[in-house]
Amino acid sequence: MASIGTVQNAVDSCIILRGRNRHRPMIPTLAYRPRKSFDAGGLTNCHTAGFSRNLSEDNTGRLSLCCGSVGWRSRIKFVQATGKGSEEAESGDEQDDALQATIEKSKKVLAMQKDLLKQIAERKKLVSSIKSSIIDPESDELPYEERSGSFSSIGIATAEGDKISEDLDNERFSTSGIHSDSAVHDVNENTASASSEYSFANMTEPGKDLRHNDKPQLKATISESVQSQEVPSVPLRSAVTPSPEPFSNKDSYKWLKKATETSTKVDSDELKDANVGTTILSDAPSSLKYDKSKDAEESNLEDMKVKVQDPTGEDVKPPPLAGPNVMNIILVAAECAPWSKTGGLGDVAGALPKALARRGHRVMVVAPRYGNYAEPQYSGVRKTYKVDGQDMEVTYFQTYIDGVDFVFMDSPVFRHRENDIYGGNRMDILKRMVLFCKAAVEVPWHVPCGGVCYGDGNLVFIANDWHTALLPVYLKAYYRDNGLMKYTRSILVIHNIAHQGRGPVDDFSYVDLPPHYLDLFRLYDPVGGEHFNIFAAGLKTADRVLTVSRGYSWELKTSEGGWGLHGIINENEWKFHGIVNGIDTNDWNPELDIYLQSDGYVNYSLDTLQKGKPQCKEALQKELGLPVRADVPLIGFIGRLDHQKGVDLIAEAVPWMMSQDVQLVMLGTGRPDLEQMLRQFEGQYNDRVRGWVGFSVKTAHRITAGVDILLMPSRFEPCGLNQLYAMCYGTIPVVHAVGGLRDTVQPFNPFEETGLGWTFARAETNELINALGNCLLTYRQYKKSWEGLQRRGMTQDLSWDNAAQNYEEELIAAKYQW
Ligand SMILES: Nc1ncnc2c1ncn2[C@@H]1O[C@H](COP(=O)(O)OP(=O)(O)O[C@H]2O[C@H](CO)[C@@H](O)[C@H](O)[C@H]2O)[C@@H](O)[C@H]1O
Repeated sequence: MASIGTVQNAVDSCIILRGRNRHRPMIPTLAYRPRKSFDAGGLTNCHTAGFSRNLSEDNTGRLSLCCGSVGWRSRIKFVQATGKGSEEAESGDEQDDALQATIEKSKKVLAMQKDLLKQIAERKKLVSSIKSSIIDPESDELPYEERSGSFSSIGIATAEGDKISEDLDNERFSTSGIHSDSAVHDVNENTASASSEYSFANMTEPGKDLRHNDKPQLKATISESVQSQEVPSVPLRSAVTPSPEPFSNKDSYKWLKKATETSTKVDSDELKDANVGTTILSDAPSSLKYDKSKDAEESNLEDMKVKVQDPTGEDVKPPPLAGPNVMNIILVAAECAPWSKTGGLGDVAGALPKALARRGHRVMVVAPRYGNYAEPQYSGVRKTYKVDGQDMEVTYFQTYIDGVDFVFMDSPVFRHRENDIYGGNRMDILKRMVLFCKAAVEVPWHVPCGGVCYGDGNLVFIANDWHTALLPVYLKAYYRDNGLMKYTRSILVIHNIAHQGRGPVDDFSYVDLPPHYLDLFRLYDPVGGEHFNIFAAGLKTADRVLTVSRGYSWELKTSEGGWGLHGIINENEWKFHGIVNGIDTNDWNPELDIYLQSDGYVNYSLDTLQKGKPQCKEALQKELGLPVRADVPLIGFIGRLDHQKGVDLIAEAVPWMMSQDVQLVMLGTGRPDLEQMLRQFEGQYNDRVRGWVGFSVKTAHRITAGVDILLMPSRFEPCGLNQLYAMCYGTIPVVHAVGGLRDTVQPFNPFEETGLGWTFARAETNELINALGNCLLTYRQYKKSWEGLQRRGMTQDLSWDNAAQNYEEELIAAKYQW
């Protein structure tokens, strides 16, 4: 549908003009003006986020994403080409009308397109279920679902798969569809000089596989880009064939290849002639052949065939959900599940990137390599960085899973730290993080993923917590201040402000920065006095700052919640927002949970909740050696044993709990005194309490499934993931209404039968007891209400997909911010 790209540009341009006529005198000013000034002028809602939101409410979600889609250069060009400042402002109203009509028209087209995508999604589900129902059990082929994953993974795989097949066919890569159109447009419009360097056709000869890519050529491309500082707008992985070589782990590559092959057929056939069902099935392996004698199914297919007809009558390839705003994203974190995890940060680093990739972005995660991980393979890249005057070598390992490039940085300072990620003395940790951040900021230049480095085109880093807060600072000091990586942006996410990377001011000498950077780090507060604060420097330097819930974003601005950084956060409020975390709905899903497939545990869904969950409860009681009783309320706690999590409040409530005929299981590690306390409770109330001191992902999953109630009396909780996991498993949370807990657990209202759990206003033992008392009463006496709570919890959409869309808005805002 070649017209979409054009219409989209018109829409975009039109929106810009309208925005300008109403709010700003000149577009170039819009593009270059710092975000802060907009906000100070009260115009935040008119631009970036404002446009997006307004349009979204207008049922033009896709349109809203397109608003910022055309590079700022083309915006400027548009203005230059279509009018000269004030003249155009005079005829603005007339143009408004004409352009408004164009918007309306394009909205319709986009709505049709959206509808089409929905139909295709339904179609894929149907085909998938038919195939799985007729799969040959003898075949060693993977089941269809296993190969293609969820619909979203089909989407991702398909984009890659198309290119694999094209490459194998020795055909010249030709972009098609909306995404490609806009990508090409971006190249032409925005990167005239760089376009030849970044278009696939020029990077490889026709038919030449990128896995044999000529390294000098690539190097030249990169260095030219550094010199020219042009923005290559085409996301490279989406424009090139991924090389299988990084996947020398045969299984994952085999899986990916199977997925891409299968889904390639699905997608291309669907979109070529809408003759979906027949084509897919005739191309499918014989084990997947559809039995045409099944009349009902056939008529279904016929139905669907009609439905997926392209409303515009043109060939359409679904665009990425991100539209033309597809970016190169590198999330950098000190931990990443499942390889390394001490808490929620690991979960986020493992899951958010996949959701961003599902939206069509090219996404990489960079994390230290603490152990000998199975999947990532040595990339052959070695680099040396100076830390505290010493040369330190790093090498990189990588793998590609679920659309994401996972890059692990290996160095003796990280090795064998998997059980002690943040261990060692202050200087050890500081040096590790200096090395990590210095090297991570250069990963897009040095580590080819799928054969091609990310480079700095449309690049944004997402740093997380103080451990990687040096990254935005290095990006600025080493590169942007020197005219390099000018268009690269950084976002810093606050998962927990309590840890800031504090030290004496002298620590500045270790971070290897120009002297004038000291002011960014220097902080005075009544508790720490004058000190060196890494989080402070990151917050000031990052282009955007996010935190993991709205409630916490509010708390961070207060002296109680900001832990000394509230002043800086308030000063930077214009670039600061809260986005509630999602959860990985593959890992944390009672229907799929791999830890519920043995030892008496079972997978269950909403439909089988009343049978499956009691079975898991029984299995948990057996596994822990507690009396097996279906009627006794089983209460759980999972988390770090520290002041934040309010474990001491539970401890104070234990005597009362023991008078209530309940069972209690607590899993955690942390402060030795609290670990000791867990052991002590188990000894004291051996028939009712289990205190599991240790870190066990399997046990965490089983507790989440087996208990009836989950306690989270956290003193502060930026988001909290356990309450989200609990709700997905039909487990009712009892939480202190703070931060993300308040955002995500609406209190139960017995009169209206609404809400998701019990909350209490102050982190005090009597409040916890009161809330838990009401919860127990409902559990025992109001079964219907209890089931309602479970049902509402389980039917929420807590996936990362919503959050990823919000992240995307921030990435785009950062991209256009100076
Ligand atoms: N002993 C143990 N064994 C096995 N698994 C264990 C465990 N102890 C904890 N976990 C797991 O670690 C994760 C903890 O997640 P949280 O969001 O509660 O924690 P955390 O405070 O670390 O994270 C910070 O970052 C996250 C992510 O942004 C925010 O949600 C949160 O509020 C903020 O404090 C969960 O997956 C939990 O199951």
